[in-house]
Amino acid sequence: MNIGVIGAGAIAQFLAQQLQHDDAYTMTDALVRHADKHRDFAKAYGVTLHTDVATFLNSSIDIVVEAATIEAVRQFLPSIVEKKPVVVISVGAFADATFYESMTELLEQHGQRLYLPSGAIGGLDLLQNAAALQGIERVSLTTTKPASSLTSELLDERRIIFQGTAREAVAQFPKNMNVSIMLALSAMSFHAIDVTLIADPYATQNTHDIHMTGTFGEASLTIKNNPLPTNPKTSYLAAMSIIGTLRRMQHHIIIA
Ligand SMILES: NC(=O)C1=CN([C@@H]2O[C@H](COP(=O)(O)OP(=O)(O)OC[C@H]3O[C@@H](n4cnc5c(N)ncnc54)[C@H](O)[C@@H]3O)[C@@H](O)[C@H]2O)C=CC1
Ligand SMILES: O=C([O-])CC(=O)C(=O)O
Repeated sequence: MNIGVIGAGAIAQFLAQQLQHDDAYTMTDALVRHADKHRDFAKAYGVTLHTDVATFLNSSIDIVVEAATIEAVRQFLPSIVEKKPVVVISVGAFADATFYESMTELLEQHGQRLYLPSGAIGGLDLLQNAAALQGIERVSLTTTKPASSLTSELLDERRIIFQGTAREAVAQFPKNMNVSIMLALSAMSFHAIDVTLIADPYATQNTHDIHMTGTFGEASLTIKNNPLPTNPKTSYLAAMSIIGTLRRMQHHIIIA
């Protein structure tokens, strides 16, 4: 299968590297804003660059992988879902309920599928099962990241820099809080999620502490993520989760 990636940053480069000698997937095309900036990437991985979404979608790609920004999802997803299956990692775009509903309608209309990888967190199987019978009471997410990923201010101690809803979190930190929207989508509730974001000048990992309560009982999960060296805001697991999703799409037995 030929992959067309949107973006040529840390995740896109990770994917290109990992899929270089893959039997099932080849990264053939990339949609970028400034082709001149990405000639080395294109050359290293044999990827054709596009700056126009129509030519990108009319190329030989079988599936699109978004690895850019929430804004890029808003801009390109409507035209993509008319033509191709798509994997989206900037899930914060779905904080907008109107956008979510209009994409659902378009996907149904065109018989396409949209895949949302679990990104930098886990436990979403449990949340989705509990939500199937409206059984979620509360979900709290406490994210701790190196201060330099969150603020230009020089801190000498840990500081809570945000407390609020998932929608507010991703609006203020669009490159750091996509995970909060993934929790809300899995729980099928934006109101059940309480988000705290901590900037820690001594942290070297991106840590997500998740606590869930509901009719099922109670669960806690801590993920201590190693960052992607090329973009420390992004966890290694977020990039890996796209590979995981691509692999599962090909399985005949699916852990559902
Ligand atoms: N779901 C999750 O758990 C996570 C989601 N993310 C999302 O993944 C995105 C990508 O992460 P990284 O690769 O680390 O970021 P990055 O900043 O290294 O790369 C993003 C690339 O997208 C490009 N880009 C921006 N707007 C574009 C547009 N309109 N068209 C084409 N290219 C465009 C930028 O030039 C940049 O090269 C983040 O912005 C974030 O939204 C990141 C981490 C975790
Ligand atoms: O990679 C992470 O740890 C989380 C992240 O940036 C996001 O959710 O946007």
